[in-house]
Amino acid sequence: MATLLGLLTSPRLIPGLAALLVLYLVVGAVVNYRKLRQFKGPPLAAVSRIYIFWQSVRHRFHISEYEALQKYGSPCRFGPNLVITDDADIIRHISAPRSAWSRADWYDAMRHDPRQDSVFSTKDEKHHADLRAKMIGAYIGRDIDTIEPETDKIVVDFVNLIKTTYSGKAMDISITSQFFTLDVLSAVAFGQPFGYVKANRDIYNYTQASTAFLSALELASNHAFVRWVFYSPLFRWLAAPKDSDEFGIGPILRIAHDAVAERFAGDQSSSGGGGAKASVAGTTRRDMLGHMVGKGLNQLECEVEAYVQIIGGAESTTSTIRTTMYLLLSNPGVYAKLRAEIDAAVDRGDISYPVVTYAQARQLPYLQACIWEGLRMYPPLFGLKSKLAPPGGDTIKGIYFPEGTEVGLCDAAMCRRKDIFGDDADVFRPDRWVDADPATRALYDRTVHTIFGAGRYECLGKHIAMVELHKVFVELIRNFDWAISNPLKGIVHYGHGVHVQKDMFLTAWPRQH
Ligand code: HEM
Repeated sequence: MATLLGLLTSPRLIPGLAALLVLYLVVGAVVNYRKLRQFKGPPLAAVSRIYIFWQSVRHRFHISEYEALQKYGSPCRFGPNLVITDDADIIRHISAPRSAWSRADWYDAMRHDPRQDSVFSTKDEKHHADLRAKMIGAYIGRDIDTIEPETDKIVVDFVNLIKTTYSGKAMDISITSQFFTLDVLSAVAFGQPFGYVKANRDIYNYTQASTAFLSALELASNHAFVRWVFYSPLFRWLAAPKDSDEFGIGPILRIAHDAVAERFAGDQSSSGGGGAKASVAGTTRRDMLGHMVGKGLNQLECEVEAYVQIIGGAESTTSTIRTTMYLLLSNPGVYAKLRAEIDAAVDRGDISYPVVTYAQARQLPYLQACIWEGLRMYPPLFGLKSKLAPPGGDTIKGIYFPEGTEVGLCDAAMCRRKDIFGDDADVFRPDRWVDADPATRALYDRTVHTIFGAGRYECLGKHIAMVELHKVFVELIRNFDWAISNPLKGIVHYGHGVHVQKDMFLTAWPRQH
């Protein structure tokens, strides 16, 4: 006792503890460094995740990934246990149906309801496969018939909004495109749009809240400590979005919860995720929610899936509409060519009115080229989406990844590879897609499609996103002449796992047909 007391009161206690801490940090850094020393990368990244934390807080995470891959080659070390790549083949190998790789802790941050994992957050590969199998028929439009009709209604609302409110006036497309995608997704998910386009205002201050949410999400996905703080009961109680909130993401949660609850209303025993079956109304509606209910997802599972669908789907598609529209308007030659293709199809009677069908739009090769080139220039969901090397490690294209290595994708570097896309890879040039020979075109497709993930992890909403994008670009161009309202001013653009844009003012004039 006396010895312990002596130790605690010793003047050497603080320096001693400090020395131990330094020793611990140095030994930890050396151990970390040695783990994956065969991969080159920024020196600080090899010993601590502080490097990527610092990049995130400066809005530079994706830029620093890109720079590191240019400087050190691919794959490159980006954290003590983290390697990043710009190679679609590696990602495709990792994600193949029978691959033994698994999701890394990055996906823990995608769990927004402490009670239940979603298809996008679960690290239980069997649970993931099971959820995918149950939902894929709805997502790809095989088992439901509402995706196109619901999207069409919102496209008509969007065109009307521009005609009636913004004709000849500046419109911030960074905001209205978000209204559009939020309405499409809610209409497709549960047959009822949020009503953003008709109201033409950020009903729940979602736009502002989502920007803050995305920066927090980037930190949480890349750092265990941040996850521990953000997802602690105290922090959740204080700051996490709740369906009782009046503004922000909370009301979106509430609407999703209410829509799901309505479907389950006929069966009182179903609340709280007990695996109960749906009411008759729930199973008979052939929309996404009806399909999930019909496949046996319980109420809580439907709630978390509806939320993922809205949040994941809205940010990504919105970002693509914004960036591609700006790229088109900044390239008059490209814009004129696309418009000529659409006008010729209209003149031939190959495009329905008031909204082009997805099948018709897919017959327009230059439109396809513009959409894929836009996605290539600014891949919308560029977080790491990292996976873990299996027991015993794995060798891919001659590179050995030791067991437990976390491997993430840098979408921007993959999509701007000069050895694939040529010396002008940094330039928006849709013609590369139409001019390419079949083998090169196949390589472009294989590479850029990987921004949707691959194999057993591929984005479930890819079909819905494509339906939205094809329709919206045809109708925006068929119906309006466009100009950037103040080209010298520029826009606000940065990224936190998703590109965020602000102040994208465009002026539209209805075209005479
Ligand atoms: C341009 C638009 C989009 C892009 C680029 C995109 C990209 C992605 C990516 C990269 C992933 C993760 C892949 C991985 O974990 O390795 C993903 C997953 C997912 N996305 Fe999308 N997405 C888009 C639109 C949508 C839309 C509109 C929806 C909903 C309607 C959606 C729903 C989902 C879901 C549910 C998952 C989880 C799939 C799974 O874990 O099995 N996405 N998406």
